[in-house]
Amino acid sequence: MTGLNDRTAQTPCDLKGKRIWVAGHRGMVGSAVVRRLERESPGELLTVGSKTVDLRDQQATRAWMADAKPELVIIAAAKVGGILANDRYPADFLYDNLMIEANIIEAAHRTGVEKLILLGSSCIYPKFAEQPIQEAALLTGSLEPTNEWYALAKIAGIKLCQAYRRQHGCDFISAMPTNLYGPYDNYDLQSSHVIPALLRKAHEAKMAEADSMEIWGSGSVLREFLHADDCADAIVTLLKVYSGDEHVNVGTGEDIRIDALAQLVMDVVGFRGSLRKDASKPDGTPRKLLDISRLRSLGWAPSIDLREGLQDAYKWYLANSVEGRGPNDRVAG
Ligand SMILES: NC(=O)C1=CN([C@@H]2O[C@H](COP(=O)(O)OP(=O)(O)OC[C@H]3O[C@@H](n4cnc5c(N)ncnc54)[C@H](OP(=O)(O)O)[C@@H]3O)[C@@H](O)[C@H]2O)C=CC1
Ligand SMILES: C[C@H]1O[C@H](OP(=O)(O)OP(=O)(O)OC[C@H]2O[C@@H](n3cnc4c(=O)[nH]c(N)nc43)[C@H](O)[C@@H]2O)[C@@H](O)[C@@H](O)C1=O
Repeated sequence: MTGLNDRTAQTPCDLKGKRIWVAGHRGMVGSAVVRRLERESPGELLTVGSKTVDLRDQQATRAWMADAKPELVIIAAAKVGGILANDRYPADFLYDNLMIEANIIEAAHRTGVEKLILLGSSCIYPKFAEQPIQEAALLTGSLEPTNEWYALAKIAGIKLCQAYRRQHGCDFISAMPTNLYGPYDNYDLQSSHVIPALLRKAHEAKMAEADSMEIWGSGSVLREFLHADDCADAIVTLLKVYSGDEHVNVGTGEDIRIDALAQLVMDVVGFRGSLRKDASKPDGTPRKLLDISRLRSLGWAPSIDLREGLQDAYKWYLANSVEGRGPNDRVAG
């Protein structure tokens, strides 16, 4: 059993033959984890849609887990959105995420789940954390106001995993991914993150032979981006080799200015226009580059570079968008 203070404890966990539940399997990260797990020849990959089990419903979640009896759980189910959605729907981002994680973690304890991994997010670190951000920076400063609601829910989830490890000896761990992108991302322009938004806007500007496309904010803030397939690989690595009470950062260790990202997206899409900036939209935190040395010490490294990843995401968008509208447009809130 890993001690509470053993922060880099490594307890090997063999995924072969196991009953593994990917909560949120239809989402960008969940679908990437399903694709990655298929290489591990699990016993059974368990999935259930939100229309069948609303994970905010404690009884429905408990009943499903008691019946399904997963041995391993990846929590990739959450209320997720970009900076504007987080700012506009604080109650949804705080309540939904608190309920989903609390219901799954408690039910996992009740049903004797062997190992569980929760996903935090780099945006839950303090707004002005020292860069690159180390895991120990969590809770050392004030949060970014645009997503403090989501951040508080995610911090509570990480603390829940630590509490169940401390009180019940549960092997529940947490990963802290940076900004992610890839297939099955959300392309709704009001609720999405920056990469799907820019891919869609550049594509639509190209189709319309427009002179320019718009980005939000100043474009001078920096963000780190990891492809969902790399994130899924890191999640599987942590499930296999890590059993510590502290979360582990998951990123690339490199970041880019948003205006430079926009130029890269325009190049990938083949849109030759100029950039307009909507200064009325929020920039959010100035920078949130993760220190991934702990994850690297566990033998993991990112493999998909940003240009290659953007080409992959754009290819998926083209194959899945209808009449120029983004696929799986989700109305926020
Ligand atoms: N996207 C990013 O940049 C980052 C994401 N993360 C984390 O990764 C995880 C997955 O994010 P991502 O894949 O981008 O999100 P998506 O929105 O793509 O997927 C979220 C999934 O959660 C499911 N879900 C949401 N609410 C409920 C509910 N009430 N009951 C059951 N299922 C529900 C959705 O189901 P349905 O499809 O039926 O709606 C969907 O499958 C989250 O924990 C997020 O915090 C961390 C860092 C960055
Ligand atoms: C992923 C993580 O981090 C999220 O925060 P964020 O990184 O600030 O999210 P974002 O991707 O929406 O914006 C990144 C930057 O990009 C700029 N920006 C330009 N033009 C568009 C644009 O068209 N859309 C969006 N969304 N942003 C744009 C935007 O103004 C901002 O400066 C949390 O909400 C939370 O979801 C979380 O978990």
